[in-house]
Amino acid sequence: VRRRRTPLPYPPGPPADPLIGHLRIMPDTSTAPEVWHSWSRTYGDVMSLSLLGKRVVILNSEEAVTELFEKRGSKYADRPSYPLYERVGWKDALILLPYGTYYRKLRKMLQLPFEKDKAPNYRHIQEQEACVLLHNFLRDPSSVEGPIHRYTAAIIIEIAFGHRVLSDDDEHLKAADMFVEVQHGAGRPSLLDVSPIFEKLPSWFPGAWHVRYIKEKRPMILHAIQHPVSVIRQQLVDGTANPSFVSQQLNDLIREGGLTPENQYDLSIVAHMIFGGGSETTWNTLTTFIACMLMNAEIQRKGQEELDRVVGRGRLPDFTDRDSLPYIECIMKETMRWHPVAPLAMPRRAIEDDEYHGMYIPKGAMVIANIRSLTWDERRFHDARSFKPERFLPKPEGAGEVLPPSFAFGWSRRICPGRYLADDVVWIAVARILATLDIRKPKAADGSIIEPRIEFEAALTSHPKPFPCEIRPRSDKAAELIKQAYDMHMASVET
Ligand code: HEM
Repeated sequence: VRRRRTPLPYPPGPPADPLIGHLRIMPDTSTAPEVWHSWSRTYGDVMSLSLLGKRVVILNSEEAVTELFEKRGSKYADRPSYPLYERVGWKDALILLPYGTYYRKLRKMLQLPFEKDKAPNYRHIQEQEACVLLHNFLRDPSSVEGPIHRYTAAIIIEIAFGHRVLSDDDEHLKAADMFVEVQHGAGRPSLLDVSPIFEKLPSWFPGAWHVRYIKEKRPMILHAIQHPVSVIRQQLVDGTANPSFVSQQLNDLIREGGLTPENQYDLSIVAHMIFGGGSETTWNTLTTFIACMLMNAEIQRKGQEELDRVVGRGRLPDFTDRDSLPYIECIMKETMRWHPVAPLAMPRRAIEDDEYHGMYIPKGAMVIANIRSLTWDERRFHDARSFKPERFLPKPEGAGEVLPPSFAFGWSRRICPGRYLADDVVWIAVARILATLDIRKPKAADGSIIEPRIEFEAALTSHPKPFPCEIRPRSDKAAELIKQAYDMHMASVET
């Protein structure tokens, strides 16, 4: 046990049991943001829990998060370890990597192609896939998850690997499904959280499900990491590689004489991170958007009116319209505030002992920004639990409220490197869906309206559980527009 060098108390928290600490009252990942928010009324903005001897500090105010993650960013740039994620093959995944030289190398590789000025390079892919998205809604009006998953995954697959997704059976799409499944499956608590020694248990041992899980998933994850880059390397030799993040990086390495097995692995894991990190987050955001429109018909109508007024009904909106569509911007921001896709961002680890307002944060503590508390802060957002896009319109029309980008995308050195791309992926889908489609509550056989219940479940990210919904073209003309745009897209694929 490490000696405390300071007499300061830990941040307060609920009463704990001997040895196991707060284990018995620890909420699950889906409910933790709300539960901790309610505890903060008793224990304050900065609380702490003890889990089997490990300290977890929870930050429930913007002031505390900004002070620690932004102003003292270097002390909190590390991540806690996630033993099961690491064992299934993600030990070098950027989002989980400890802060250090190797982390900085991979972060640079991933960050450069997604900086703000590079965002326009990917917009043609988003516009093209948005046409497929609308068309897929037309084909199956009751399906929400499928078309959105395909949209977000297809964009990231083309950006990362230069591969255009043309069917729901696509190999890369299946790998994206597997990524999500393992992200959720390996996110469950396991005996490995207590000690790595439990990996040695025989698989039949009670509670040793993780042993079977690693055996089954690890080869699949390692294949998903390595295979796409090996294929593109061969395509470069054959002269058949399409432009992509991977082909560009491979070309650079070949030109500089640096294509070693280590560098190829680094590139593979970075590309895998783009592929995994980039699709589920935007997918969840857009599914949440559909849920918000379903439950707020009046807001949906106002968004459609703005689009009709600014863009008209004769064409699809594109990125050049964005500055003229302030209400669409507000709907998108409010979706991200009302239910952030990462309600606990990604936890950090304290690199050294620290002190905050007379409280002791020990080196090695897991430190979590509870974004839920930040977005429910009535000092920043009036009537914070309601979905009100107007809050972001300037006064006197709206409330002139501001959503800091960090509430969605994090802070400082570990801020989301895909934020500009994500912003575009979500915006063009929101604008085109509202321009052409109506999102409605479905009717039962007897003609009564089915009232959906919107509930969320979470692992690293949070998404709505499936809900009943009907998505239909706003008019025959809108349906025609969608078909034309889709046909044009398919013609470009064939040529
Ligand atoms: C709406 C979509 C998205 C949201 C809400 C989101 C949110 C976040 C958040 C909250 C973090 C943790 C930041 C922190 O610790 O302070 C993060 C990290 C990360 N995101 Fe995103 N993200 C989105 C889209 C994307 C996309 C499109 C990519 C792919 C290019 C991406 C790649 C990553 C990576 C690689 C990290 C780890 C960064 C690190 O640890 O250094 N994200 N994201």
